[in-house]
Amino acid sequence: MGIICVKDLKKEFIISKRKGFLTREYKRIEAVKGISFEVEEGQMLAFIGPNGAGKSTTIKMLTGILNPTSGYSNVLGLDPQKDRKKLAYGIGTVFGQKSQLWFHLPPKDTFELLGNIYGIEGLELNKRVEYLSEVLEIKELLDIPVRKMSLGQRIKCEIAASLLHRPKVIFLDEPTIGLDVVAKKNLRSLIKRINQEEKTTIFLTSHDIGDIEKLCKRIIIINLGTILMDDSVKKLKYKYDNKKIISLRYTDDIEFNLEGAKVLSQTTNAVRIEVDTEDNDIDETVAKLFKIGKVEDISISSRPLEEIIADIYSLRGEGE
Ligand SMILES: Nc1ncnc2c1ncn2[C@@H]1O[C@H](COP(=O)(O)OP(=O)(O)OP(=O)(O)O)[C@@H](O)[C@H]1O
Repeated sequence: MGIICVKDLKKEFIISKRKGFLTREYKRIEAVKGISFEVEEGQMLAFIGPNGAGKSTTIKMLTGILNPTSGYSNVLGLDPQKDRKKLAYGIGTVFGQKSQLWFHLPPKDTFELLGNIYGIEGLELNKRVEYLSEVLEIKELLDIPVRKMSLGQRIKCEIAASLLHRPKVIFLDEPTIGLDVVAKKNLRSLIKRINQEEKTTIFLTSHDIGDIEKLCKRIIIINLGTILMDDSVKKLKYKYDNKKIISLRYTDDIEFNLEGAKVLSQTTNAVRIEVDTEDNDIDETVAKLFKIGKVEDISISSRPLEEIIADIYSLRGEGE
């Protein structure tokens, strides 16, 4: 059995709205419609979907914050609702937009406080803080009040706080939101290092495709409370990336006309086309392109993962 196990998990919300003076109208929202999946220990999983897909609701059920309407879930061999307190010792959470650090205190003080809560004290706590501050590069931040930190610095301290008690699973919700390109890159490699060194299972939600591409081998895509896809990132690209973009520059002006090619942009001697490789053999297409004129430069690229995922989102919960 996996470290996280979910079967037919469902969550409905009933919301009530005042309709008339004395009457109310009730509406049922099926936020999560019976999803199933398993996560193995040490895996880095991207759990993604558009706004309102059901990601937070799922995470809240897995961390024991919300009770499911029906279905089964098990994290670290525990029932998240019945064993919520016990589970807190085995998991960590980082919500990019929320803070678990005391705003006016330096992280060192929060770490001490959390150490007390988790029963890690003295030498053991010092050792742990030392290791995490080395890995997360926050040594020089330990004595600075959180309110004086940049977002990137704060997030690194948040991650350190969530890892203090050596959790087996960490839920990262939008960890790189609002960070600049360099801070994002840096944070991703730190997360990777933690996963490799401590075998921490990483359950990541992010709207940033870079997070997914750089960190995760597996991806679960959810929309309208239903899992649209659960596959490896590699397979996802292979299965859905049947369109190639070819850019060509010819030495002389050309008369461009090629069956099966969708022209994206064109000048007198250059053209950018999209070719569906399901209907057109890529080698044959390239051979035909070389017959049109003398080629000075050619590049063939795949569609970005971002576009592939947007296409899958547009399946709108109708299944694969
Ligand atoms: N407490 C609640 N009461 C009523 N409806 C809710 C509640 N929480 C979530 N929902 C609804 O459930 C659906 C799923 O919401 P959820 O927050 O899980 O989405 P999400 O995938 O996390 O979205 P986002 O990317 O915007 O955070 C939405 O339609 C949302 O409006």
